[in-house]
Amino acid sequence: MESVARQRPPSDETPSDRPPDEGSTVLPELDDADWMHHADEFAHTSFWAVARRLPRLVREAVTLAWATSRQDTLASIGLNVVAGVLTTFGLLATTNVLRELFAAGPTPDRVRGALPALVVAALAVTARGGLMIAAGWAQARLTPQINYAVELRLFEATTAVDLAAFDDAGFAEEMDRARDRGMAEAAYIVDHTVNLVTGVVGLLATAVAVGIIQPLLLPCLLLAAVPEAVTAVRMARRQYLAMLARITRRRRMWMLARLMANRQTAVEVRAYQMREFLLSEYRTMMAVETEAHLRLVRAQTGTRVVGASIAGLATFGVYAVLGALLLGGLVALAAAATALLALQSARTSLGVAVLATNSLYEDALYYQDYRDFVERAHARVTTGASGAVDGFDAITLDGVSLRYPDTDRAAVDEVSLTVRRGEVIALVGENGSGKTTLAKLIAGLYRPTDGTVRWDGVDAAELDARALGAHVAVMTQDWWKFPFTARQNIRIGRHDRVPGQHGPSVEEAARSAAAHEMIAALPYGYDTLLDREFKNGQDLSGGQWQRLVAARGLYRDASLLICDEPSAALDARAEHALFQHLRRRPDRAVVLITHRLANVRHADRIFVLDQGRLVQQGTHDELMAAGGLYRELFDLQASGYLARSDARPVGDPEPTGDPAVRH
Ligand SMILES: Nc1ncnc2c1ncn2[C@@H]1O[C@H](COP(=O)(O)OP(=O)(O)OP(=O)(O)O)[C@@H](O)[C@H]1O
Repeated sequence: MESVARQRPPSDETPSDRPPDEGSTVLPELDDADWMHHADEFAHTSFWAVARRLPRLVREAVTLAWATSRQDTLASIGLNVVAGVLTTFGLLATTNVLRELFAAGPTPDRVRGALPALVVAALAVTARGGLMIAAGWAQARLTPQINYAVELRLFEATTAVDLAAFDDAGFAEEMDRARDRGMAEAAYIVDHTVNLVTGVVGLLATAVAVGIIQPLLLPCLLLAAVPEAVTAVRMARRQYLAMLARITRRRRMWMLARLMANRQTAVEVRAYQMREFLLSEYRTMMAVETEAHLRLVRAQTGTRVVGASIAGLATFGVYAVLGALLLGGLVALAAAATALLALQSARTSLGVAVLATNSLYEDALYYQDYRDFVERAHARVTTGASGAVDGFDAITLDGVSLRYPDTDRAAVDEVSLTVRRGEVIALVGENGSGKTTLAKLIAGLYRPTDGTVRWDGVDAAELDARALGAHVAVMTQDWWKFPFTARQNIRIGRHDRVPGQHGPSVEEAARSAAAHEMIAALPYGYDTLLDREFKNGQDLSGGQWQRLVAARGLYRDASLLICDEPSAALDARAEHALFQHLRRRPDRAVVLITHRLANVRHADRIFVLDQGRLVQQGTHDELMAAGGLYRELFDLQASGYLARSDARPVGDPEPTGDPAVRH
């Protein structure tokens, strides 16, 4: 990959040597991933190794098809086999027709003599055609059924894996490979297997007919096939390697493409005049991509030329052998003519079989990605623990730490605290201090890498994760705009709530989050679709969305409510209304994360985090009296609100030595 090498910085230049604001034109994604080299073994897989793999692949495909629809599997394979038998009959009947036609005597007599064999041949061809159509129908029925089954299995896995899996870049990449291609290959490998069976049956049927006519012609069938098979396998292997090499780059390109053609990013792209930057990144990557693609096409064409030349020579050899047999009197003219037909039919069947083998081998490599991913995803599903969860009185964290994959520092570092039912606690700290991570640990969304989280003294790892989750509601900081109606957007907070079950109605939850009036004013009220990409869809402002997110959290009505910056985008009135509903309630614990420290003043306890460590805890008054990080942050923020006679206009330098605020 010369172009990449040319763009790389010299090896003695570390990233820190470069100015931090220098526009990056060399993204690490341009390099081939290290794990790619393991795939090298495919490049050295011999044709025979591929052939040896074939029975396993066929078995796998048939098992998959069988599990999806026995009836269609039986029909698509069984009908092909019967059609093959009819091919033999048809060819032998054709020999008889030709023998009668080439016999001595008047033409009307020869035609009459050939009639019975002609009827048999016609019946065989017609029946074979009918059977092939029926087999094709069964085969076509299999495709959508397999697709849906495989898609469902993938999404069952991706929605069940623990959250931590998504922090693992390798996992995300494997998921892309499985979803973008591997998943689609399941139906293809079944399709190719049926085609392979069709080809092999056709070939065997022809071989039987040729064997009866003249066994010496049998090796010729193989001679014509081998070069094509080798070529096909070589091309499949190279294509797979190229795909592996490109996947990381492609992901970066998809990401850039999404940034450049997306309604949500359009404002910032313009406001920051990012157009040239994004385009130049895209161009750089596209140049590498195009070069890689062209190299592949060049190599594939070369392989195809060599393969086609050898196949042509082999065909010439086959005709030479047939001619020699004819001249040597080893084969009659009628038999030779049938043999030519048979060879043509054999070539077609071989073509189908070779193409199917090639595609099966190639697609099975991608399908293996899907299987590997599903297997890996299943290993990342938290199972086994089955302890019942009936709410809690206290959730206790004991020396809990969490280190994200591939990071040097723990995001949460040996934190011990207790959250009691009936309390409102607050997590406070500067950006990146670990508040969100800690809240996710309390919520059971992450398992700690060290320490223990206990629900009423029971290790959360021993509790049924689903049952535990049913008691938790999280208003996340990075919420997603679900493309549903306003009502659905709130209802998904507890979509399985049966009518009459305890909990607020959609409208009550919306009122609590100051969202009711806003929703009622939408063109279709609660039934307004909140996605502009669909007909009649509407979008909301950031603050309006956040009210909806808060309504969803309140609708869930869980005994542990985690609010991560629930009012960051809210106006003062909405914020005030929401916090009225986040007050302490005897049946619930609230964990509040906010940078607006005025909102945490009334919390029962405030936990202050700094670089993942719990550095202070207490009530607001205790923490203010103690001094330290909390007081520092509070005072800084409060200074902006205090009405002071010497208040400085925004932007004026702060006078030195002046105490910022009074509490
Ligand atoms: N998924 C992740 N993978 C790797 N590192 C992460 C991930 N999420 C957070 N971090 C890192 O963990 C640390 C704590 O992040 P966290 O989001 O918990 O902080 P926070 O206190 O909630 O910050 P903020 O106030 O900005 O919301 C940060 O250094 C952050 O970069």
